Amino acid sequence: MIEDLIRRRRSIFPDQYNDQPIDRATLFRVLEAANWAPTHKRTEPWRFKVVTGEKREALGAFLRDKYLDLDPSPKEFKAKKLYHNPQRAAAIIAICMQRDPEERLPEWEEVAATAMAVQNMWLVCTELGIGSYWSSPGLIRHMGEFFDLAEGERCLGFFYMGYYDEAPPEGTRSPLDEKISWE
Ligand SMILES: Cc1cc2nc3c(=O)[nH]c(=O)nc-3n(C[C@H](O)[C@H](O)[C@H](O)COP(=O)(O)O)c2cc1C
Repeated sequence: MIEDLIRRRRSIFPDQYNDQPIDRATLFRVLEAANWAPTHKRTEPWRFKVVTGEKREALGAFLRDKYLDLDPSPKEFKAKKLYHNPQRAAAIIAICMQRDPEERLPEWEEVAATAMAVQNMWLVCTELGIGSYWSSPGLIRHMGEFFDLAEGERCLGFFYMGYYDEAPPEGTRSPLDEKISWE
């Protein structure tokens, strides 16, 4: 049931990934699910930059160097983590949003559509036994210096992906009753 899959979806982080690569057909399958997200005015604003292989090292070096440049008191462990995390992942997908050039709808709707695309990917990853999570460090506002972003294209984070060995812990949520008012 789809409800079981939704509840089983977890954030699984790079230090939990093993070395197994993810083949291109599987990455395409995950992205295909993203492409079926709902989209107001059919702008299909989601854009993806798939980072694999040696480019992962370049991404890590960029994030580390930006952090060291910008943070007035950088911490060594954080710089190391920024560098190593992309290399622990089999693939990192930069989650980008292409703003409608005519601004026919509010920007939040295009961010929302992109987030729905990410949820589709996350659920397919869960089904395929691929660990994944959405990372949104403040550094994403500088990604135009690393990727070739089109006019109006913005990076909303990274979708880290990797196979893993250890079962993730069960998720928790606060009671739903507190979030509903029956009108
Ligand atoms: C838009 C968005 C951004 C997120 N950014 C981060 C992040 O920068 N770092 C992080 O550790 N987790 C991030 N997460 C993952 C959440 O921490 C995670 O979903 C939450 O702890 C619930 O855990 P679960 O995904 O296993 O249910 C993000 C999730 C979303 C939806």
